[in-house]
Amino acid sequence: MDVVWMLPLLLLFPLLMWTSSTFLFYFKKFFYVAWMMLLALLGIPVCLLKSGGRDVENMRVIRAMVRHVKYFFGLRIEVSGWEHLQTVGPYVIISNHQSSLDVLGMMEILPDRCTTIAKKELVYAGTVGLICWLSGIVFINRKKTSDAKSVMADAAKTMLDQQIRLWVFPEGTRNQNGDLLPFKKGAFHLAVQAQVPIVPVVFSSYNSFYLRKEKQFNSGTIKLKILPKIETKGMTSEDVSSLSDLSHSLMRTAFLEISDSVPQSNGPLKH
Ligand SMILES: CCCCCC/C=C\CCCCCCCCCC(=O)SCCNC(=O)CCNC(=O)[C@H](O)C(C)(C)COP(=O)(O)OP(=O)(O)OC[C@H]1O[C@@H](n2cnc3c(N)ncnc32)[C@H](O)[C@@H]1OP(=O)(O)O
Ligand SMILES: CCCCCCCC/C=C\CCCCCCCC(=O)OC[C@@H](O)COP(=O)(O)O
Repeated sequence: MDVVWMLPLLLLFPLLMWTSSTFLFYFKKFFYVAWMMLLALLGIPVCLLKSGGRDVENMRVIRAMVRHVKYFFGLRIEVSGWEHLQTVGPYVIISNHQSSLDVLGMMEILPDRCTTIAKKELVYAGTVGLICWLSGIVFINRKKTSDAKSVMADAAKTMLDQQIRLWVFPEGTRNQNGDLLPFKKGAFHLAVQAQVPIVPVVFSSYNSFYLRKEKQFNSGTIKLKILPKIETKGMTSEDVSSLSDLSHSLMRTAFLEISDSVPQSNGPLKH
């Protein structure tokens, strides 16, 4: 073929490759949301038949229905530290939060009678919002700290009255900067108010397979490390800051240990 014709083809090829991986990124994200919406639609009547309304037991339905989703995306989830979840009674799980994909890891290890704290906007997310409400998810308004605090104080009582475990994302928002954000205090006040242990859980960095800015979503491995529980018996609100600092430092060490050293999106945060 004439070299003049080869040139545009050679230029077109990387463009096609780029668009195809970008296309795949959007397609996979769209499929993820659509599939979760559909699963939730199917799960809602199951929840209603099982428990007749809002009940933490409905989390079992979500857990069972979400487990296969990782296979669509070629994701392996490797869990270590199972023994640290074998604690009787209520506790607070804290974990880092990178993306809505965290739900896949959560559902691999979610203990019985465990629900979560989420931003109130999630309740409006169609069928997903409804199934979250049915599963006892506690919604907080992050813009109104005083409201969020009183909802969490109520949650501390409910945890004890109904023997419920709560999963909180202490970074308070999604974060994929290759490090942990500083922690908000809610999870630690909650654990101290209820006098229950904290079980830290760390998700390895998704930057090796999922890059939001670069529009990359490949297959890969998520390592989930469950750390030993931290007791809060006898602690008061005075101890919350040091409890938060200790948890942050333990989780950050584990995060760096289990995450592949790959080029980071924005570079690690300095603390
Ligand atoms: C069938 C198939 C279905 C398919 C679909 C399935 C779908 C889903 C399945 C379920 C899974 C759902 C997963 C959902 C994930 C959603 C995750 C999120 O939404 S993350 C965002 C929401 N979560 C959080 O924000 C929690 C963490 N935030 C906090 O803890 C914050 O502290 C706060 C929101 C309570 C307050 O915010 P802010 O004011 O910015 O925070 P601080 O700086 O920490 O606090 C200011 C001062 O207030 C004190 N404080 C904080 N909390 C309390 C408290 N509870 N009691 C008393 N005092 C409190 C704090 O100490 C600070 O004071 P200081 O003097 O500076 O110490
Ligand atoms: C306004 C609607 C809220 C968005 C939800 C979109 C629809 C989601 C549908 C299917 C996805 C599967 C389950 C996802 C559940 C997890 C939701 C989530 O991860 O919310 C983000 C929140 O933790 C932090 O939000 P910001 O990073 O502060 O923003």
